[in-house]
Order: sequence, then C-alpha cells, then structure tokens
Amino acid sequence: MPTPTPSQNEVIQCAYEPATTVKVIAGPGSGKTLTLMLKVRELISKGIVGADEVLVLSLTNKAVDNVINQLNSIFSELETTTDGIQGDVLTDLVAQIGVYTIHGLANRVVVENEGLVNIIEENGWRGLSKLIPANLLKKYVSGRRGTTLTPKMFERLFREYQAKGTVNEKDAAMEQIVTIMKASKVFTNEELISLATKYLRSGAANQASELPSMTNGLLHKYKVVIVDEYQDLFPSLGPFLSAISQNKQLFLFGDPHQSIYGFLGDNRSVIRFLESMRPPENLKVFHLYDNFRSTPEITRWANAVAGDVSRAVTNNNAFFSKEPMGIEPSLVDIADPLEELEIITDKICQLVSNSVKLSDIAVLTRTNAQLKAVGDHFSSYGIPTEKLTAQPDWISDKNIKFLVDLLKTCMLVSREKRFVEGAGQHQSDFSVIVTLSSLKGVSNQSIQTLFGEAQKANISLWNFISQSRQWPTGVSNRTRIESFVRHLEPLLEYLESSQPLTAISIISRLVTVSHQIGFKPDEIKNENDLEIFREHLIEMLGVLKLCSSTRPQNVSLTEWFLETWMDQHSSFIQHAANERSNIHDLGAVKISTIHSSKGLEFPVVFLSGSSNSNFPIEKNALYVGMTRARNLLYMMNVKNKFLPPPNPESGTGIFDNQKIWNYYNKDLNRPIGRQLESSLQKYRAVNQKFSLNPSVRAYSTMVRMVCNSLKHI
Ligand SMILES: Nc1ncnc2c1ncn2[C@@H]1O[C@H](COP(=O)(O)OP(=O)(O)OP(=O)(O)O)[C@@H](O)[C@H]1O
Repeated sequence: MPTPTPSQNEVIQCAYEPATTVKVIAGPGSGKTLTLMLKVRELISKGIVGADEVLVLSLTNKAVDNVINQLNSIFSELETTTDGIQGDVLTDLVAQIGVYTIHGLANRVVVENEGLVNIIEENGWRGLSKLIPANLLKKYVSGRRGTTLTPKMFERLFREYQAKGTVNEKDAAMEQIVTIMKASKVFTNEELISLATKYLRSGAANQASELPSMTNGLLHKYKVVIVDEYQDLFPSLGPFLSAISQNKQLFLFGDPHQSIYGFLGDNRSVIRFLESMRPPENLKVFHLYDNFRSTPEITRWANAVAGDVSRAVTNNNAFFSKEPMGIEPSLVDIADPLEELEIITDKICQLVSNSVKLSDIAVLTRTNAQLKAVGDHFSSYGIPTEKLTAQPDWISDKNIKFLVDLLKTCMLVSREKRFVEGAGQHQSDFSVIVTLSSLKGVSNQSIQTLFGEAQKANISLWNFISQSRQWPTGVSNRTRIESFVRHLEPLLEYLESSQPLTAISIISRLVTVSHQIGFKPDEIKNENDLEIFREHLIEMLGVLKLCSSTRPQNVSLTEWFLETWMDQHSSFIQHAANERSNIHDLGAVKISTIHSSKGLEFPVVFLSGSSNSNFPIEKNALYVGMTRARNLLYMMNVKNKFLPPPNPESGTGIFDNQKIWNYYNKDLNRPIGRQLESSLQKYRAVNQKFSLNPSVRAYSTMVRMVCNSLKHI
C-alpha cells in the first residue's frame, strides 16, 4: 500500500463535519482515486461513521466497478487496524458501503416509489417511430426521398414537437406516442433524474417509517456522500445531488481540466450550484499536487495544452514527481489516414521488440468511427486488441437488450393480468411495441393497425393480439404475430409459476423464445461475433445469479433483475473480463475513444487525431488523452496551437537504448535485464509473425487503398 503524501494526507485526515462541502482538485495521476479510497477507509476503520453511512457516486458502471475493486483491495490489505478490527471483518464492511452510478441510484428511488419504469434508448425510439403513419412520415422527413426515420431523428422530432407545447397543432400520431409514454412510464435519463429529485424532496416532509428504503436511506441514513469525477457532472444532476447531500458531508473529487462532457451542459454551473448550497465558510478546498503517472516530459506538454499557469505552480508544490525519462512525446502529421495506421502498426512492432508488451499500449481515438478503423486495421494483421468502453460491453449489446425487453414484456403482461387495468393504463404497450418491431417481417403498418384497434377496444395491445378472433384488415403478417403470442405464452406461464425460477432456465428460455418468434440478431455475422454474444450471455447470467442472492424477500427474481440490471456490479463480471483478456498470451493492444479512457493509465499511448478532420481536437479531450500516458506518448495528426511543431524524429533512437528501457521497466516494477536477442532481431521476428514484412505490407496497403477508393465511385 503506497504511503500517502502530505497533500493526500490532508484530505484523508480532514475532520468529519455534517453539512459541509469538501472539494478536492486533483490533477491527472495525483492519486485522486487512491486518496478517495483511503478517506473511506479512514472514516470507517476509525469508527467516525459506519460503513453503511458512506455513499460513493460515479457516473459510469466501469468507474463503480473500479471503486468496488479498489475498496476491496485496500480494505483486505489491512491486517489489523489501530482499533484491532480484523482485516476480513473490514472486507465484509466494504459490501455495506453504498457504491452506485448516479443514474442507477435515481432509478432505484423512482422504481421503489412508482414501480418499474422504462428508460428509453435507441430501440425504444425505433419502436415508437413505427407508429408514425407513412403519410405523416413524409411531413417529418420532407424533401428527402426514400429517407426513413432513424431512431435519433425521431427522438429529435418528438422533442421538438413536445417543446412547442400548446401552440402546436395537435398531431394524432405524436399524441398517441405521448399517451403510450405516459401509460407505460417511459422516461429519458434526464426525466428519471428529475423525478427522483421530486421523490426525495417530497419524502423529506414525511416520517422515516413512511418512506421506502432507498429514499429513506438517502434522506436519513447516509452521513458522507463522495462524488468521483465531479468535472463530468451536468446541470440536471445538481438538484438531485443537492437533495441527497442535505446535512451530510459532501466530497467532490475531480479535475476541471478533464471536463469533456461539455456537450451535456455547462459543468461549471452545476459546481457553482452545489457550492452555493452552503455558506462559504462551510466549503473547504484541497489540492493534490503530486504526479505519480506521467514523465515530466509528458506533463510539461500536457500543461502547455491546458494553458493553466496554476497547474505549473501546483506541480512545483509536488512532494513526488518522476525523474525525466530522456524522451520527448512524439508529434507527427500524416496526410493519409491509412498511412497513419501503418505508422502506428510499425511503431508498435518496434516497441514490442524492446521491453513493451502489447497490453502496455493504448491507441486512443476521437470518435467511434476512427476506433473501428483502428480495430479493423489491427485485426487485418492479426494483432490482438481489447476494446475499452465506459459501460460493460454486455450492457450495450443490442441482442442482450432485446432479451431484457422480452423479459420486461412478459413481466408487465402478467402483472396486467393480475391487476385490473385503469382506462388507458396499459403499461405493457410500450414493451410489446418495442419487441414486436424488432421481429423479422412485422411491418410498421401492421403495428399501427393493431395498436389503433386495441385503443378503440380500450384494451392493451397484448390483450388484443392474444384474444382477438377477428383480425383487422391491413395486418399483413398475421402468422408472425400469432407465433409471437403462441411462443410467449409458455414463457409467461413459466415466469408466473410458483416454483423457484433459476437464472440458467430464464436465460435459456429467453434465447429459445427469441429464436422461435423470429428475432433477427443484430451484428452476429461470423463465429467471432457469436463468441462475443455468448460471453455477453454468460455475463447476463452472472448478474441474474447475483440478483437471486441479493433480491429482497418480497420481490421476484425477474422483477429485481429488471429493476437493477443496469446497475449490478459483481466480482463475477470483473472475473469474466479478466478471463477474456488472458485469452491472448501476447496481451492485447487496448483501443478506446479518449472519452472511455478516462481515469485509466497506460505505459504507452498513441493519440490519433485524424487527418480527415480539420477541427482541432477539443482542448480538454486532448489533455485527458495525453495524461493517460505513463512513459511514451505518440500523437498523430493532433492539432493544438500550444503544442510545439511536429517532431517525427522523436523516439527514433529507442532500439537497444538500455537507459530508456531500464527506466521503463523500473517504472512498471519489472525486472531489469539485458535481452538475449537484439531488438532488431526481435523486430524482424515480430514483423514476420504479423505478416508485416515490407512486401506483404505494401501489397495489403495497396489492396486497401483500392478498396477505399472504390467505395467513392
Ligand atoms: N502516495 C502514493 N505513493 C505511490 N504511488 C501512488 C500514491 N498515490 C497514488 N499513487 C499511484 O499513482 C497512480 C495514479 O493514481 P490514481 O489512479 O489514483 O490517479 P488519479 O489521480 O485518479 O488520476 P486521473 O485523474 O487521471 O484519473 C496509481 O498507480 C497509484 O497507485
């Protein structure tokens, strides 16, 4: 366990005072995360507050997983504390600390106050857009022949329609969608947050005994609230955080220079809002000055980009900073994107011919499209890659989302069977529309007709399609819809049965039914895609299993899973991810967008700015990307007026440069020894392994260039 530095210690030791705010401004690599963990440990191990009185909030699931893992390791390292508490007892305490994503927490508050809700995402907008009749479609996509309404376009149009309010001429199809969203409790993430805030505010006036458990906990139990990466908060989160921080000590850890979600709203305004919540004397500000990550060469360049004089000063106050490595970051401009990728590939071969492992290297891009190009390029050479994302991959898998939608459809339908519906209150309609619209051969026209008829009869869409003897005209794919009903009914029966449900049988039934009803899986085109889907299913199974052990007594397994699946974290998931990364014994190059690389560090970083774009890379994004590097930084097509001119020669002398590689190995706690083969020999071998010898490369480059130019014909 590292010994805290003086500035870290100030934060760890600062007194617990209710109704105060402590802001910790911490540069990259200053040990912000470590300090946060040690602060939590200090509070609990000294008995200042109980483990179940500490709440740690992050914005992404990955950040939450990271907090849980680090807390586990920090607590398990404690053999005995000064109070004589055994380490294993402390480890159990970790499980009592509330660690959540802010959205996950808001979701729990809303769900316990008003039952299961739907958070609308791409598939939801796609489903709803199917209710827009063809003649109206023309109005919305006027002037663009053949254009279909994409989920994104539809979302924008719907928002515009809503924003016009009553001055708007009423549009029957849009009004129908407004009604479904209301009846099915469909919310955007923003709406979810403000609804949770409303419940917290109204709950504050109630007796603790009248409140559901999480709402009560947030209002009355927690004493310390810690927000990680405050620079990523956006304005709508302010009131929610304010509502849960009343009378508590609020810690805000972050770095304004790493604020890269400006497009979601002004971060400074939410920080001002949170600071103004209390009188100025109740706000303390601390700085962490050290830099344990980057070489002084990289830090100097990054600070120039940040353009912040105070940052240079704080670095001078550092108790710890690394020795110079003797190698400047490299800055290269290349006109052709393909050549850029070729140069990165060659550089990687040079690096792994020295002391670098493939898994030390990260290639960071500005956009997802660029990321895909990088991944495709490496895979064409057989170079293994591991894609980093801010959410665990299985959560964003569209096929998994379909299985979850299917499960939700069943749950809402069976709930409607048990409770008498109020007029127009068909909560299952949204899920049935979303699921039906993902099936092969079910046309928009059919969905519109069926839904229209169900409305006329004032019954739910499910009741209409499962009970109707007389099918309306205009439904072209009757057998498909009948098969949907026929196959869903046994699944409903299974889920409603009184026997205990098992995670494995839920998953296997969902997969079988999705196949039977004609679900067309997205993006499964080859063996590799299938393998990825299989891994995601295993992760979903892991979460279902976890839910069966954590679910409250009076809540069913499916219900508990549906309420919390986006927010379940387990060492199981982490374990599965580790297993995957061990598959390649060579290690894998990490590829990520700059946004998803937040909070991470890599010994070697390639930043790809793209020669295709004339827009200079956004300053804070560039700063975040640069400061992910511990030792070596390569910047390709990165434009920023504070950077020195391109220096393509930098780093060319790395072959067999023992001084550089001794520094590198020491920094990563690896043994320092002379290599048996020369780096040049290894370079030739690596080139051969990945078919990178010059003639093959020239040929493959040419083939790809021809393919690229063919695309434009
Ligand atoms: N006091 C210390 N002594 C030795 N190493 C430390 C100390 N504090 C932090 N470190 C190490 O420094 C590295 C960076 O720390 P950490 O991940 O906490 O950075 P961070 O401040 O959260 O960075 P970022 O803001 O970029 O996410 C880690 O490898 C951590 O173990």
